[in-house]
Amino acid sequence: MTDAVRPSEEPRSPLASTPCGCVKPALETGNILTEPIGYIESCFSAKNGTPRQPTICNLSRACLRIRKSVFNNPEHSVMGLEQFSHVWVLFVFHKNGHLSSKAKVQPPRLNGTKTGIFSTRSPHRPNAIGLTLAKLDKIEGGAIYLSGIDMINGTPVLDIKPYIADYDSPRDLIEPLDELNLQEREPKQKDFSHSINKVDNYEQPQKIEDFRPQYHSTEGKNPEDQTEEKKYLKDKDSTKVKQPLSKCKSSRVDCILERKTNQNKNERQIDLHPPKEGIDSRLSIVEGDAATKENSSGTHHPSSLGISASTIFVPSWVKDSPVTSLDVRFTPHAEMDLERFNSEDEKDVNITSFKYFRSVKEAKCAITAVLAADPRSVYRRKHCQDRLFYFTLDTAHITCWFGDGFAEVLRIKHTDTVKNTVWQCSLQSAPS
Ligand SMILES: C[S@@+](CC[C@H](N)C(=O)[O-])C[C@H]1O[C@@H](n2cnc3c(N)ncnc32)[C@H](O)[C@@H]1O
Repeated sequence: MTDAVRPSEEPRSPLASTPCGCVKPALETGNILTEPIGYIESCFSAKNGTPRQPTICNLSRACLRIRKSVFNNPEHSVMGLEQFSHVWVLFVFHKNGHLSSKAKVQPPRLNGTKTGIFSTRSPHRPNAIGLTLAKLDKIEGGAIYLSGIDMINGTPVLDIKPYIADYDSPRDLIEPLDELNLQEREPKQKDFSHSINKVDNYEQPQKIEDFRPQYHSTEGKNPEDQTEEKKYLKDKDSTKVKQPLSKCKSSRVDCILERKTNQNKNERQIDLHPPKEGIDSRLSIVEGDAATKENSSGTHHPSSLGISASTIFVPSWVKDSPVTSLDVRFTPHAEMDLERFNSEDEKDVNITSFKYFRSVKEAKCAITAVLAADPRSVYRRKHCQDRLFYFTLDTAHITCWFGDGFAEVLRIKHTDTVKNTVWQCSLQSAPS
């Protein structure tokens, strides 16, 4: 094992002492006390119904105000950030209840199948830290306005970093290989370390054009990431939207390798190792023209097949989840409820405004997006099929139910009226 890959000695405690007896500072041992730079104000008030990833609902909006306790002049800290179209948000899953110690989890997209925590984006992880790539809408003073988020209201934010495709997207680093190389990996490792140097060297002088604002169109995005909002807006009279979350209904866990080139993409598949516990671990490579299937080489990680660092791969459950997307319907009653948010009737004035959505159409679109992705937990899907499901989006409190392949919205109330009803109910039932 070389020095470069040998794991360093683990410090035993935050106050681990050095050979000379000095106490190591917490920063050196990685035990830092964090201080949130701000708290998210978001259109999602609870975990229920909050999208599992930001790409599910482009219209989900939020604001982050940098705290004065962190920087006297918060606006100084965001200077220049407006030149970026997207930002990484690092945050704490503060509503997890407790820190998780489970090594395996059941991601909803796997519908009950277990996998290692670090192969998922589950909120239940040892350090409860979340990472979301959000669209940066605008900056006003020390307030950052975001959209396409999956964080609930009140989420503590630890850091914000600009998204820089050249650094953050491996596909842009190296020219893709002409063809998949299944030979010795050794020469490829050289290529890889070379590419890492390219990415990590922040001290290197940069070309002037690197500092120009980068606006990335969504066209380059994976088609799976194109939200259903767009499709919905195209077909504005429809109350039904079906998004193919899953092209493949099988419960296989494949491994997809995507060759991101400007040419047409086609798929190749390689068996990495024999099926285990009902899971077929095929490796799919999106490249070339013909779909072919090759035999296992007995290795477990695609990179050990000599695949270039420029090749991006993910397990297929991420893309071809066994959980299908749902048709979303609104009952006529729910449609009427929603229209009331548009009402100009004076008596409705206090209960018709959205805080984050700009129109009823946007709200409907966001509700559809959230439900099409099936926001239920695996437990709920399996054991509470006949139960009503409630969630809040902006100022709308939504009641719906799920049937086979669909979700139906039954009622949409303003959160204020729901609170009032609960309050009145508790007053009525209170002992005199
Ligand atoms: C699957 S996580 C993914 C978050 C992030 N994109 C990531 O990959 O780290 C998103 C889910 O976390 C939950 N969530 C969002 N904000 C939270 C918070 N502050 N505390 C606990 N759970 C939260 C919501 O239920 C949401 O659906």
